[in-house]
Amino acid sequence: MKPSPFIAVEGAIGAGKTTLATMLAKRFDFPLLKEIVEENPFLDKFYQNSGDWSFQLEMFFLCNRYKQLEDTALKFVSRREPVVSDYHIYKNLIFAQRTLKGAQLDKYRKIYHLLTDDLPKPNFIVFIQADLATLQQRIAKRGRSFEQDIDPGYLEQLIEDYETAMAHIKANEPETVVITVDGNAMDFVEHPDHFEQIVAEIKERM
Ligand SMILES: Nc1ncnc2c1ncn2[C@@H]1O[C@H](COP(=O)(O)OP(=O)(O)OP(=O)(O)O)[C@@H](O)[C@H]1O
Ligand SMILES: Nc1nc(=O)c2ncn([C@H]3C[C@H](O)[C@@H](CO)O3)c2[nH]1
Repeated sequence: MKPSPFIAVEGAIGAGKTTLATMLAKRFDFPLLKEIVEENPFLDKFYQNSGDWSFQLEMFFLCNRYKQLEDTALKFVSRREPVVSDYHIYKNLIFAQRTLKGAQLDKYRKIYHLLTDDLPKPNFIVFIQADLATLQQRIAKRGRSFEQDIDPGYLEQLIEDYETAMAHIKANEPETVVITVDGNAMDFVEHPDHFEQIVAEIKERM
């Protein structure tokens, strides 16, 4: 029997993960697991001074996602029920490897593996690939005040880090289906046919 779809939508900051995950959950009538951003007490501090706040921020994201995914495992995955999420747990490492260094990164990695190694992992990843200009336009369009001065260098590094991470997943997890969406050309918000192309590709691989 095929496993139930556990679909994670991924991509760099502002790529359109929450938007696409919400549309997919509605279209397939699957429950949606959504990251809560507004209640994060460290995010605006991190964007003002990343050096002082990165460890607290990464640990906060990790603990929240761990708890959310533990609940998801019990409620859906263990009951063979499908679910769509607007993140993959692996994103914690993608960001932490960029924002932490030395002993803090070593400690973080140990805690990450301790908390997440036995969590169920998505069997589908929809990866929205978008370039710097697209990310900047979307971040501006969404208008969260604390994100308006994000260093373009940081976004560029994350774009690269995501490419490396997806290549790593493809090479090491052949059972995970990775569907790459061209987020610059595919406007699934304005063009229903673009959205239908993504839906068709997921259905074909389900
Ligand atoms: N394909 C698209 N075409 C045009 N606008 C889009 C598209 N996808 C998302 N947007 C818009 O871009 C903004 C960012 O989208 P969204 O919040 O879904 O990104 P995200 O990847 O979840 O962001 P974050 O990394 O911060 O969690 C929103 O204003 C959304 O309406
Ligand atoms: N440093 C860091 N680590 C993470 O794990 C992480 N996940 C998301 N984000 C940032 C991107 C958006 O601004 C905002 C909403 O996604 O939060 C993160 N930042």
